[in-house]
Amino acid sequence: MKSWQILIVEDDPNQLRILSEFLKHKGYRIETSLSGREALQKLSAPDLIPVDVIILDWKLPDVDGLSLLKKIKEEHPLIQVIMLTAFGSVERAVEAMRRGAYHYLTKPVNLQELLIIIEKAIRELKLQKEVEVLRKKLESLTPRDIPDFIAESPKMKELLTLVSRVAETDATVLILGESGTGKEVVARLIHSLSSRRDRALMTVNCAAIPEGLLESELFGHEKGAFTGAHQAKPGLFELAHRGSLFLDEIGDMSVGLQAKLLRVLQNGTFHRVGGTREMAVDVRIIAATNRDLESMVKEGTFREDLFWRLNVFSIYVPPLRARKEDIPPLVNHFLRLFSGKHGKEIKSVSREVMERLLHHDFPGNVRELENIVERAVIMAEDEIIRLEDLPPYLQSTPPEISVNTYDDLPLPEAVALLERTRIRKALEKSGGVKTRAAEMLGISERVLRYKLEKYGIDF
Ligand SMILES: Nc1ncnc2c1ncn2[C@@H]1O[C@H](COP(=O)(O)OP(=O)(O)OP(=O)(O)O)[C@@H](O)[C@H]1O
Repeated sequence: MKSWQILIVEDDPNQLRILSEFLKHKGYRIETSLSGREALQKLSAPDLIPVDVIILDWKLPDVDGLSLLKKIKEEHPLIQVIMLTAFGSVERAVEAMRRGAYHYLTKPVNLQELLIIIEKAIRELKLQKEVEVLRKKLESLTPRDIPDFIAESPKMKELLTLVSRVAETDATVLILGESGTGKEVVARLIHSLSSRRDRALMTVNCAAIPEGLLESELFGHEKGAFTGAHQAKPGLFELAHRGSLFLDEIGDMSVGLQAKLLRVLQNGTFHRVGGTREMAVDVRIIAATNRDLESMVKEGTFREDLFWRLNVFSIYVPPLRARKEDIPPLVNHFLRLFSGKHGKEIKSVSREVMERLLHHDFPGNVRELENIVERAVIMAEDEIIRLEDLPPYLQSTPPEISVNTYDDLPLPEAVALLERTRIRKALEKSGGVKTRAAEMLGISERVLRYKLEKYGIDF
């Protein structure tokens, strides 16, 4: 059985039976209506029958076929309509095509001809849907899609096992981490490792779109839902049907929209903006944020029920400074990538450059490293990246800490400098595990936490 659905609207029961039996026999799923009104009711039925093609009789008892065609195309622009009439005339054909009909046939219908037209209409429909998904995908993805995922550090290897385990399920995933740590790459990885990989992964950045627009972007809208809505338009939930939807910066979504999102997560149904029809979709949600959702829940700016719905499985992407082992492989990855992009042959970075990078804290995380390497590739004059190819803020030598440095400082500042340096080193050695770092320093974890806060060390 083909999965394509055809609705036949014909008031002559005999003709209706012939057409529907023939097309059923050819493997199509068939719905029938004896009147225009019934057809419209079926199209807006609550359980969303995804009609792909309508075979529409020109002359119906209750509505004129042409105005019905107009209504269908306004509300369901993707449905392909094939018009049938007993009185073939060129003017009618032209008028029907002008109003958006896919094709026009005169009665008595030649069934083989009808079949060829239906097959062609479906091929075009498939293409249109693919283009729509692709267009949306291109709009919502970052300009470059990185297939490789660098994960050398133990922290990232652990993350990879979590990712591959959760990818196999349909569970909602919440990805947490600072800006630029790679949350979007992780989301793409989850989708591409899941059984939904052949379906669309739609992406939307909730912080980048104004609230009103975001709602229609997510749920689509009906014709006339707001000024400028000349045509009905499917939203990302519909386009991501059987695939995944990545909601980036979920912490920036308004409380009003959070309620609507919660509803989809609870029952898998929603309405288009300005619509009453309940739509059912099967979409896997992956959300990400760099904000502290738990604090937002306490402040009342993020719905607690939504938080728990999203937080079924959470993945924390650690900041780059807490997994410095990833720096060298990431540098090599970006060197290859940008050498290709800028037509250069950069082989490596000098020892000094690598040392400088390993000592840097990367407040902008992997994105900052990526920018540094791209800039350096552009700047480099031979096949090795040198210190002078780095941005100025990385060129100045980090202050050497020697006994003399402490001698020159007032005692409280020298103590603070010593404490900061020792704490950082211990955290680096312990891979960020605070209990271990505290042990190495010979202090309690509580004292360590106090000092981290005091010195603003974010590890
Ligand atoms: N492990 C990785 N391997 C390869 N490239 C990575 C990795 N992590 C991040 N990147 C690259 O770094 C850049 C930033 O990553 P991404 O956009 O996924 O971060 P993000 O956490 O989603 O950022 P934001 O919070 O600002 O949306 C992207 O170009 C991404 O491809």
